[in-house]
Amino acid sequence: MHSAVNVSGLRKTFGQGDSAVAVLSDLGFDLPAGSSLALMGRSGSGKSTLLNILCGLEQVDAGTVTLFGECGRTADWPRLRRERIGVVFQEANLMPTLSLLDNVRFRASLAGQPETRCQHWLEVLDIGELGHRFPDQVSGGQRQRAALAMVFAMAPDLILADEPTGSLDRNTANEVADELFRLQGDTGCSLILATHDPELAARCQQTLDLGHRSGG
Ligand SMILES: Nc1ncnc2c1ncn2[C@@H]1O[C@H](COP(=O)(O)OP(=O)(O)OP(=O)(O)O)[C@@H](O)[C@H]1O
Repeated sequence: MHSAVNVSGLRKTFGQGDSAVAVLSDLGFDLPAGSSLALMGRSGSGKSTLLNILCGLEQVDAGTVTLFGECGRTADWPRLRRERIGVVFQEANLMPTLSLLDNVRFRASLAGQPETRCQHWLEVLDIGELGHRFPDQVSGGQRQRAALAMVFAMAPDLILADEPTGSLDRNTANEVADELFRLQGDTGCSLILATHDPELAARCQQTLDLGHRSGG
């Protein structure tokens, strides 16, 4: 099976001299296309930093990052972020001035995907009747479902999720996680998920504990 993500010898330090913080050192892993990886580790171990590197928002000091066979040094990161990499954060990153349906349409159109399927994604995520509402008119769980609808409407090859259920109560978090893993399986995209929650991590096929690594 080919790789969605391959990372080798990755090193990342913030700051210089006495104030330098070595966050990631000699990090390597391979994520086969269609599979899932949980990033774990204590606060400050570099989970968000690694996700930022994997969507081209942070430079590395050494090592290689390869996404879908494209070398990170020469990759067209804006195009990858627009069309192939979907990102989900702890708080749903919806535009407050657009309805839920228009948020999904906007994300789909950026990725060149048909807007006609957007209502379908809201329905799949069980918020089909809320498309006309604005983000501040729905619950946190419903906003996070809308964030998932946005990501799946772009038909991504890779989803990067940073504590995607971290702001939700346990029941709602479980429901949103169920949707995320169900749709990831159905669509065959790859998933890298940063979490402090061992139950959520256990649902991924691989786990990488950054907190148990030297330099991490
Ligand atoms: N732009 C930056 N400049 C300097 N230091 C940074 C920067 N971004 C992150 N750091 C530091 O790098 C380390 C890793 O941060 P990161 O946010 O990746 O951790 P994390 O594992 O995601 O933490 P959490 O679980 O709390 O979200 C921390 O010590 C943080 O203070």
